Amino acid sequence: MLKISNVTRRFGSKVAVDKVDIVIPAGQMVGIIGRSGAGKSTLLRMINRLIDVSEGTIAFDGLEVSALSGQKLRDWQRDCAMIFQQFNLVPRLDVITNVMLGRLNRRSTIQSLLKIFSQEEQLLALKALERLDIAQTAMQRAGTLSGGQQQRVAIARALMQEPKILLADEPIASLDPRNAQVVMDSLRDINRNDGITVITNLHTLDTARNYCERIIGMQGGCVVFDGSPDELTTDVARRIYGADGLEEAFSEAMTSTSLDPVKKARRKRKEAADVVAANQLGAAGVSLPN
Ligand SMILES: Nc1ncnc2c1ncn2[C@@H]1O[C@H](COP(=O)(O)OP(=O)(O)OP(=O)(O)O)[C@@H](O)[C@H]1O
Repeated sequence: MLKISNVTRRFGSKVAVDKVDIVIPAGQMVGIIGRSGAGKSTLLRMINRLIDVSEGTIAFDGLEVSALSGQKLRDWQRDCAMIFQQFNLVPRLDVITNVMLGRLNRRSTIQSLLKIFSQEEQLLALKALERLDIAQTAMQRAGTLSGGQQQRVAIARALMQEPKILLADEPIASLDPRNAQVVMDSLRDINRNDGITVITNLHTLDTARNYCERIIGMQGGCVVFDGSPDELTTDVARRIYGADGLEEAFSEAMTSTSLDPVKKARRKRKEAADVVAANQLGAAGVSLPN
């Protein structure tokens, strides 16, 4: 069980997340929705400790993760895998090596630096790729794959961590509708078949409705809705997105490339932060050049 208690995050005078209280039981598939800037990414980043909380606590099965440091923090980041909008693979490395990088948190620094993987790890990586139906790409350079395939590789890499919880920060925002569906199907399959808790930020409402048993709506850093897809009426959607945001909320065609210039600028800053975050997480302190 993940327990987020009275959590606030400030950036200077800006309150990005404001006194959030949520309990997520093991095995739930949760969608977090809201307009750009609502605080969704900040919340996910605090859960896996890419950033610290300003106030409040986050606990997982009784362990206060918001207070961890050193090896215990790295252990938590292994148990709490994260995937990003921009996939964050190492493009010049082949797919199977990218997937095996998901084991870095379980290895010594020397093994990691030399990228020496056991036969067992190679088999595990192949199994993960098979499961995501992309085993045929194992020897290709990751940078040559389509966006949808790259996101599936990123999910396979997350599975190599054998996580207890999987966070996904707008995993389909850069994908076309067909690939978006394949990626969301994969997340649902992992949730249902492996019992892994999945918490995903989503831009569009219908995707959240179709895939998530519980939807959390954020607005201005606060949770303004927490309920089932059935309870998410148009009135509630208006509260989350504002009257002028409803079209964006319902548009499945909306991707980061169709956002207005201000949102695009924010997105760019976020993508840069994602790359840093992925190195921080995946490599457990071992930075991998692209
Ligand atoms: N590193 C940072 N420094 C300063 N302000 C930040 C930082 N990260 C986020 N913010 C601000 O905090 C607020 C919440 O941002 P956040 O990225 O969590 O929103 P979001 O709901 O994930 O938006 P999006 O859908 O665009 O990703 C925004 O006003 C954002 O500009």
